[in-house]
Amino acid sequence: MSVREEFDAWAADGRDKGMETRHWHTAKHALARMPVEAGQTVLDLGCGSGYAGRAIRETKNAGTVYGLDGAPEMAHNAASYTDDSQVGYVIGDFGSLPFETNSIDHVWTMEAFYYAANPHETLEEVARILRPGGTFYCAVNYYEENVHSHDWQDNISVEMTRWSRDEYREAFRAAGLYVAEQDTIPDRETEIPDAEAFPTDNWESREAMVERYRTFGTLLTVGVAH
Ligand SMILES: C[S@@+](CC[C@H](N)C(=O)[O-])C[C@H]1O[C@@H](n2cnc3c(N)ncnc32)[C@H](O)[C@@H]1O
Repeated sequence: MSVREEFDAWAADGRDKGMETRHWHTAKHALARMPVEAGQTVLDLGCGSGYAGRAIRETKNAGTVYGLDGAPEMAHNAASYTDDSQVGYVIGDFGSLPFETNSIDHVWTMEAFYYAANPHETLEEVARILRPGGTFYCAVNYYEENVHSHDWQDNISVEMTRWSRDEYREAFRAAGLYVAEQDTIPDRETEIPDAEAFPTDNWESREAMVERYRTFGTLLTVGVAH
């Protein structure tokens, strides 16, 4: 199944909003760190419901915010959640970003980058469109050290790339981005039941669930264009 087919189906049954709710737990902390200045242009790659771009526009007074998504239904839903003329949604693929070289101040992506058919090519595209000094904030829950994410590929038809922390840094550098920061952001909001509730449908033990959310959380890698 293509990105379009897979994620159009997600958008049609409301999973864009479900993801927004879950991802916001850690995304908001990463978004708050982005050095976006008033008037700057920001791109959200794989925007889903588009919540991140709208938050950047509202909290940092960004000039123009674009959300790009390969699933037209996602972009359509995202557009329906705002009437801000400075926020626009674009249908496109991570392999070829429809933006001019040196035209974007900051790029954000949450739980989307690893769906790229060729993540190295996507990083080169990000490095191309960013202005020198521009940043790439790349947040993922699916990564090698997060052993609790390893079986996610079984439930989705789009091929996913599972890199380690080191592999993210190496790939950023190979694409011409400095690595300014790498960190894991714990999810302190997902509710974890008391021990007697385990095993649950999704978790063998309370320890595993605590590790997934409170210890591993979201891997954030920050690149800077030069
Ligand atoms: C798991 S969702 C995350 C959405 C949103 N960033 C969030 O935090 O809720 C991944 C999104 O990336 C988009 N996507 C996946 N692969 C893509 C590709 N190759 N090109 C463009 N968009 C893609 C999907 O359509 C989907 O909306």
